[in-house]
Formats: sequence, structure tokens, C-alpha cells
Amino acid sequence: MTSAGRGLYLRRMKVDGTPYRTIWLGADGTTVQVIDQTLLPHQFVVRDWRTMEDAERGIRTMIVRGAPLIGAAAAYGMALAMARDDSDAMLTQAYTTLMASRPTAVNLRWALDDLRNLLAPLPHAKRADAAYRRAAEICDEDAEICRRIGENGLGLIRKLKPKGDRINALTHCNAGWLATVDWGTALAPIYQAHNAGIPIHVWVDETRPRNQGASLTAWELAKHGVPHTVIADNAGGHLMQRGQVDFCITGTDRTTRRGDVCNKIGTYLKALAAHDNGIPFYVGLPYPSIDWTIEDGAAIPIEERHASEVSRIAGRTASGEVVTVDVLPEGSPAANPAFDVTPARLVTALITERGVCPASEAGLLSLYPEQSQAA
Ligand SMILES: CSC[C@H]1O[C@H](OP(=O)(O)O)[C@H](O)[C@@H]1O
Repeated sequence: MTSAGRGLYLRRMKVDGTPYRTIWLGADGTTVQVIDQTLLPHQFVVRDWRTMEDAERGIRTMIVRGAPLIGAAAAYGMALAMARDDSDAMLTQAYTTLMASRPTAVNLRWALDDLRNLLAPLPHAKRADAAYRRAAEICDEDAEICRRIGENGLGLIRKLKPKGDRINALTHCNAGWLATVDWGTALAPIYQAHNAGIPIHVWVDETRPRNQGASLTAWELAKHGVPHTVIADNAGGHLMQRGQVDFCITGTDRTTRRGDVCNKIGTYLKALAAHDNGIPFYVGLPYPSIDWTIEDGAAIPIEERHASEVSRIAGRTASGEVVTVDVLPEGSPAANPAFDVTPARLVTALITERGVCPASEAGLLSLYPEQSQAA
């Protein structure tokens, strides 16, 4: 397998000097290794996946998360399934099981359709190797897509006239390299601006209830030396009103063909505040996160996660022990919708690997003309 095929093509992000991706093939050529994101920022642990069930559980419990990474993980989940049982029955079972792991990120469907279409016509004996090879290609493609999103977003950042002595970005949730294979989507332009010597600072929404911002985005930015400040989710509008935000940028789990953006819960509120304050609201949008089959974001299934993610929170004690504590009164119910939909009218521009476009069907079709007949 080529070095590219083994996912070594791009590893830009370093953790204490060691370059990492978020998912890669183990030395034995069959085990899949991932960073356990449920333990960050307090512990850095690599997990081994040896079965399709390991991959399904890893996606469902958010050991790996982030739309592009979920797609890559599902692709490797299919490879793990084929390595054990290359039958048609297992191909169907793996597709169905992995698809059910999380409902919102369309990357899951994109990757599983890709693998199923590749594997179904193949002789069974060729399926496992083809699946591993395709999964590695998807990882390399994702890394390159995100690198280009970074380049295209950097072009936008260079045009900004900061209100102060540095550019202040605000981001919600984690759409950094931890949400993808490498680079990230929302954070890729920020990394590239930082690498280019542009003075940039990031307001990091903590992003309740799972705190992907506080636990993951802050960790990533710190490791890369990008100045940042973690804020309560509810502080963003105030900072925008006080002229302390030059642009907002987020990722997406599913964007419709007319530009409605489904993303982590709370994104819509940030877009409303940005619109009210005349602040650009950008979305890093990789091709596999576009759902060409729907126009209206209201049709996107919104994942409802367990109430315990709202009622309990994890943290580290002074002695370094990681504990989880209850934060609600005994018996208080909690609701936990994990995503919301920002209508296209509140999105200033979509930053894709092919360029920047308005959040509209015409805008997306100008970059993806091959999709015009898919309507
Ligand atoms: C690069 S887009 C990542 C996207 O996924 C996150 O959701 P989750 O952490 O639940 O997988 C969030 O919506 C991010 O914007």
C-alpha cells in the first residue's frame, strides 16, 4: 500500500512534537487507530478498533466525532467488517449498522454509499483490501479538501479589515482537525492565517452540552500556538455588539443544495447575532457534507442525544482525576437536541474546497455544476 494509502499523505497537526491525524491504519495493516476524543483535553489516548462494532460504538459514543471524521470512520468500519466476513449479508449489515450510529452528518451516508457501491460488484475475496484502500483514500481526500478550504478561507481573511490590532474570529463547537482527518474545515483558514503570520485570535464557544469548543477546539488551538479565549456560549452576541468579532466561522454536518446549514446546536443563535451586528458568518463546507437531495434544512434529521449529556459534566480535579458530576437538580428533565439549522439567508458565504460561494443553490452549482442535473 502506498504511503498515501496508509494515510501518511498529510499530517500537519502535531501533539507535543508528534504529527497526528485523527484516524489511521495500525502497523498490522488491519487494526484502525483513533484518538479518543471523549478523554480530551485531560487525557490523550489512542484506541484500537478491530471490528466493525468497535467503529460503530466509537462513532455513536463520540470517541470520534465531526462530520468528515465520522465518514472516514464509517469507511474503515466497513473495511473491518469485510476483513471478518466478506459476504453480501455482512455488507448489508455493516452498511445498516454504521448508518444508524448517528443520523445527522450526511458524510456518513456519503462514505457508506461510496464503499457499498465499490464493494458490491467485487469478488468477495477482493472486498476487504478494496475497502481498506478506499478508506485510506477517503482520508487522504478529506485532508486535501480541508487544506483547500483553508486556502480559500485564507483568501477571505486577507481581505478583512480588523476592527483592532488583530483579527478576531469566533467559532462554535469543534470543526478543527479533530473533526476531520487533518486541518479541519472552520479552523483550516485560521491555521493557515496563523501559519502565514497574520495576527489572529479566536473566541472559542465552549459549546454546551458536550463542550467540544472548550475541550477540543481550545486544545487544538493551544497545541498549534493559536491565540484563543474560551467563552460561555451566551457571550458571543455581547462580543459582537462590542465590536470584538471580525467574523464568525463554523463547520457543518449537512448543508442543503440551497445553502441551509445544519450544525452543532447553538450555531443558529450565533448566526442571528452576527446578522444583527453586520458581521460575516462563514461556513467551512467540504463536498461530502453537502446533501444535494434536499433543499429545505427543515428536512434534516436532528439527532436527539441522551439527557445525561446536559445533566452531567466531566472535569479534572486539582489532583488530576477526571470525574463527572451532576449539574441539575435531582429529577429535573433535560432535552438535548444536538444540531440546529441556520437558514441560508443568515450565511454570508460557504467556503468549499473548490472556492467561496454565496449560500444559495446558484452559488453551490457554480462550484459543482455536475450537480445541476441532480435536482
Ligand atoms: C467539520 S464539521 C464538524 C461538526 O461536527 C460537530 O458535531 P459533533 O461534535 O456532534 O460530531 C459539530 O457540529 C461540528 O461543526
